[in-house]
Amino acid sequence: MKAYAMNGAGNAFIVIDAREQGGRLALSPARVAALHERRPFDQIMGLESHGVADAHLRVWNADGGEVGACGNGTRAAAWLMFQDDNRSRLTLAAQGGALGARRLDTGMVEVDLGQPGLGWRDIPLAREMDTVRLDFGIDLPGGGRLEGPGAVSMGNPHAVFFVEDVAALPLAGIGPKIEHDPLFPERVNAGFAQVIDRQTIRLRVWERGAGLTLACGTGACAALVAAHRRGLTAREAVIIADGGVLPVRWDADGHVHLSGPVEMEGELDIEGLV
Ligand SMILES: N[C@@H](CCC[C@H](N)C(=O)O)C(=O)O
Repeated sequence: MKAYAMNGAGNAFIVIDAREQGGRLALSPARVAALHERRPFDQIMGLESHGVADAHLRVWNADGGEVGACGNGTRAAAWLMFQDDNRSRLTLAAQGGALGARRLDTGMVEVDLGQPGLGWRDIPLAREMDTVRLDFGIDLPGGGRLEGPGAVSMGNPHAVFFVEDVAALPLAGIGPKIEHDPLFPERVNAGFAQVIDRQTIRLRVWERGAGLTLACGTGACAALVAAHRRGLTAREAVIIADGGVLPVRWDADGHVHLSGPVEMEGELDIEGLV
């Protein structure tokens, strides 16, 4: 079994390629913690070989929880698969369904993350609410309040607040409170989006199970979808994260496409840990 340290716009991953072993990876929270001690990461991406797709894709957060989706990790895993495959398209089976990946001429990989879930049960929320603008807010430590985030499921739950100045927010203070609010029974990824113009969003995300990360792919998609639903942006924009720039497109057929940089940092020795 091979493992690699990779990142997608600074979003840090261990990608475990277990395709040759067959079967399913058994990663208990204790094993995830041991891997994190060996090499810190935001998510582990597991590539397995079973079923009909080119690979089966699984995602674990740094806190050990297995979750439904990871946009940047999907790009990183697909990038790895493209290294020994001449094709320009692959299909990955993830918890939420099949995801298409396409190798671009620029060397980047674009993934099709499917259609966003926009109903309150899709997020999920604890009670019925308009997901364009949730009836929910959070007090800021120094005074003031953030209110009315948009909610989007990209195979995982996101609440996106639109703010004036994303750099000024105390995310380590408010992120965990939003993540664990009872309105979100499966917890939530909290995004803070500053719309620069109709094609540009500056975004920071407090990720469920990983905390503040340098970039979040599904968060970038959720921010674009939430912004477009409010008439703030076009259907296509670049999302500027702390670790890099992520182009996102919400096509007329409802599918959301994410691309951006991927970096291979090197192979990892995980002997005895998995
Ligand atoms: N880094 C991610 C999202 C990873 C999962 C998320 N923290 C969750 O719990 O849903 C991305 O690039 O999408």
